[in-house]
Amino acid sequence: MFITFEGPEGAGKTTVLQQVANRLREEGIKIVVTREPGGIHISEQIRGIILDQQNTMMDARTEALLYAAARRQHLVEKVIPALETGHLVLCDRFVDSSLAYQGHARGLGMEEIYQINKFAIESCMPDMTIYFDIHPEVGLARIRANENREVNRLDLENIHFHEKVRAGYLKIAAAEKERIQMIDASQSIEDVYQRVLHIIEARMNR
Ligand SMILES: Nc1ncnc2c1ncn2[C@@H]1O[C@H](COP(=O)(O)OP(=O)(O)OP(=O)(O)O)[C@@H](O)[C@H]1O
Ligand SMILES: Cc1cn([C@H]2C[C@H](O)[C@@H](COP(=O)(O)O)O2)c(=O)[nH]c1=O
Repeated sequence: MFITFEGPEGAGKTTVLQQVANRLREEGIKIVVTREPGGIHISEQIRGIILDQQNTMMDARTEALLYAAARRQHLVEKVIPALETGHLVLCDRFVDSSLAYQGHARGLGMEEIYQINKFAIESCMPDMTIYFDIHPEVGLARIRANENREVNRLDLENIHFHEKVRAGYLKIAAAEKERIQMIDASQSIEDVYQRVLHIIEARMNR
């Protein structure tokens, strides 16, 4: 199974993904944990370019294409081989991030972004997506409070951009109720973790 974790900045995806992975590993499940953009050498290099704070001149379409290129390489080099060898793949962000950030918040159009990503992913969509819903000001405050987190180029966008990101996610979640499970990410880490674990275990036992 291919499960993706999505949401605005500071929603808690990375923290909870690690906790869930540790727990499922203890149960003997073969797991690959990965992230976008990144997860493998080429895509981590592309990540460096996209998120470099100094790249202030980056065009929105260039940004969208770089995310799609990183996604393609990560998919063929890591995600698909892991799925073919029976692993559960837990991925921090995937194509919904491009729809919400580049499609909706940057204003490039969700359908347009879906079309370039269709070329990148062919038909490989997640079996399930956990969407961590959070007000952007809460998520951004969490990030600011975390001294260990490197601030990237997207973090520096203004609050209106991040509000549009959330609005984009809510549109996708409303349109894809079967695939996307929405959770209230403003709860405590423990409550969010328990909820996500329950959703994933229920899906695996289906
Ligand atoms: N439910 C929560 N309540 C309070 N703090 C939280 C919660 N979840 C995560 N945090 C804290 O918020 C910060 C961001 O969490 P995390 O890196 O998991 O978010 P993220 O969704 O992966 O963010 P990003 O996509 O911006 O990297 C961390 O310092 C983490 O400890
Ligand atoms: C995959 C993807 C990501 N983004 C944005 C979202 C974040 O601002 C960064 C990634 O940083 P994180 O700490 O790993 O969350 O990139 C995007 O705009 N479009 C995408 O497709």
